[in-house]
Amino acid sequence: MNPFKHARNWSTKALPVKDPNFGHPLDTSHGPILYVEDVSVSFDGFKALNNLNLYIDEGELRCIIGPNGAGKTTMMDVITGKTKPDEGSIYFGQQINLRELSEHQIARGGIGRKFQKPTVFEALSVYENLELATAGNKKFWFTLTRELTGEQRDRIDEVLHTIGLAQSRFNSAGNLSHGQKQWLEIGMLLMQSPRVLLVDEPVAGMTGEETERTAELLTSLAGKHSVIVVEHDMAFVRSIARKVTVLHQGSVLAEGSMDQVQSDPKVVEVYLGE
Ligand SMILES: Nc1ncnc2c1ncn2[C@@H]1O[C@H](COP(=O)(O)OP(=O)(O)OP(=O)(O)O)[C@@H](O)[C@H]1O
Repeated sequence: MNPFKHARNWSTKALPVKDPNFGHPLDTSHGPILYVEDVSVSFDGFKALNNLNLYIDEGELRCIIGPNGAGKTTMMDVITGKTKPDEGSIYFGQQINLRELSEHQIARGGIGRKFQKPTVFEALSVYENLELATAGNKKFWFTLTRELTGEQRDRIDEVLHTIGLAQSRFNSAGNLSHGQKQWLEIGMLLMQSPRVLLVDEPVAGMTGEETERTAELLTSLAGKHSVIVVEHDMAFVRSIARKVTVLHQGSVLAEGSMDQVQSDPKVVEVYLGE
């Protein structure tokens, strides 16, 4: 691999954060929107990430697979600022040094994370959940008592259609199916117009039909957003995958199309051949 293929402008210092979009456009002129370079994280001497290198292009849909303990969750934790790496660099675009930002700043700045378990407000309607998400936080007394602008209402309508819940807008979120709750939560992230979406095991517990619709939803989001999907369900990964990264022992073991990684003897040995 050419080590300079993705080289950023290394002389650039991290810029101060002024607003949710960092006060200036994100520089993705070299292709990647996310640079994870030589990142290591240790827990009590055990390396959960070991010189991890990962480049995500703007608008791409990337699937990350790997056996239990490979470091997938830790990888998401370092990107989103939940865990700070011991070594290495993580850049959002060419100039924004994510190591210097808090989890909250990173979330507000355009990197959304969908955890495995849905955390929608069950007592509120689908619409109200999206309304809350316009505020960028869950302080709902403020959000629910203020007037939405026309632009915000349009955005909610757009997101309702994207996530396939336009017909359910007045339904209580608590009455949604598991799959619908997952879509609603993705919708809540979309209200923030994230540039990167990290999605952890989106189809766990879904019916076959919900899984298919989730595949359609995630593929439709790519292009407008960079989508990183961590998933154990290989049939699902195959149905959406363009480029797949296989993690093993905290590093990238293989990367390529699903066919390429599945036929890679290293991958067969550590994971798919299990
Ligand atoms: N906070 C922590 N303290 C100690 N060890 C940790 C911590 N977080 C993760 N680990 C260890 O680091 C390794 C990588 O864990 P991680 O959760 O990132 O793997 P994963 O690929 O997400 O696994 P899974 O598919 O089971 O969710 C594991 O061996 C795990 O036990």
